[in-house]
Amino acid sequence: MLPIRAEAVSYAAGGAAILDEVSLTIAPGAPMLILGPNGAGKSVLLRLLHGLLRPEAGRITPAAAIRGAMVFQRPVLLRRSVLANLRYPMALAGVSRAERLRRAEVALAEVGLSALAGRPARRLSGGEQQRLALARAAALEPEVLFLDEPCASLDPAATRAVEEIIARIATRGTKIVMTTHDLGQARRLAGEVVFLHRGRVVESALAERFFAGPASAEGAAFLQGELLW
Ligand SMILES: Nc1ncnc2c1ncn2[C@@H]1O[C@H](COP(=O)(O)OP(=O)(O)OP(=O)(O)O)[C@@H](O)[C@H]1O
Repeated sequence: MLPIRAEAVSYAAGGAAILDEVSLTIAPGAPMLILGPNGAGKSVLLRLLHGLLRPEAGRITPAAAIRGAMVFQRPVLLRRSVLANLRYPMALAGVSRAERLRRAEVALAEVGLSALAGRPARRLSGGEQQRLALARAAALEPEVLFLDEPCASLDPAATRAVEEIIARIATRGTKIVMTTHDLGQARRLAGEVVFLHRGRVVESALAERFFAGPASAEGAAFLQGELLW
């Protein structure tokens, strides 16, 4: 699946341009953080890269229907047990029964939910639900995992727990591509940064370089908290 290449990808909705000739390459390595002010087009870009939306112009390769796995800001869980939520997508993906059991057990332990395996998933707390959503995606052992503001509705402790899980998934070789509004979180997790502003990629850089001093005026203003949209 990797590298995934977006070449001059444009997208519009309701007559308004949302993404304008966006090009980027997702290659194996440390997490890619897509940053930018509200409305920059981050979520739309993530959905295009995953395959939930089709570009109106330009192309994304490989041309699979769906690329990798995705976790949303609010997890979409089945009205079933924690364990059933974990196993179901693996069954759809054709993972054998024995392997499903093994991976589910490992995944639950990794996100600290082993004791809650039999609970109805929708009764978990917000933080637990997001940990379950991550475990469910990771159990598919995707080459690339897209995360759209996975900590947006979590408190600081739950956020840290989710960050640790993301970092662990990344060290196992899954490429993380994620959006966040939390610059502290971006600094902690990012290997590379794609900075989006009004539907365009303004900068694409190693995280260290971007945070030490963005090359663009927009990037600098964004880090100062002075770029509102
Ligand atoms: N289906 C749609 N129809 C019309 N406009 C849309 C649609 N989806 C997104 N937009 C618009 O496209 C722009 C980019 O939206 P997107 O959600 O990708 O931004 P974002 O960078 O993720 O923003 P935020 O940081 O606020 O989540 C916004 O102006 C939004 O209103």
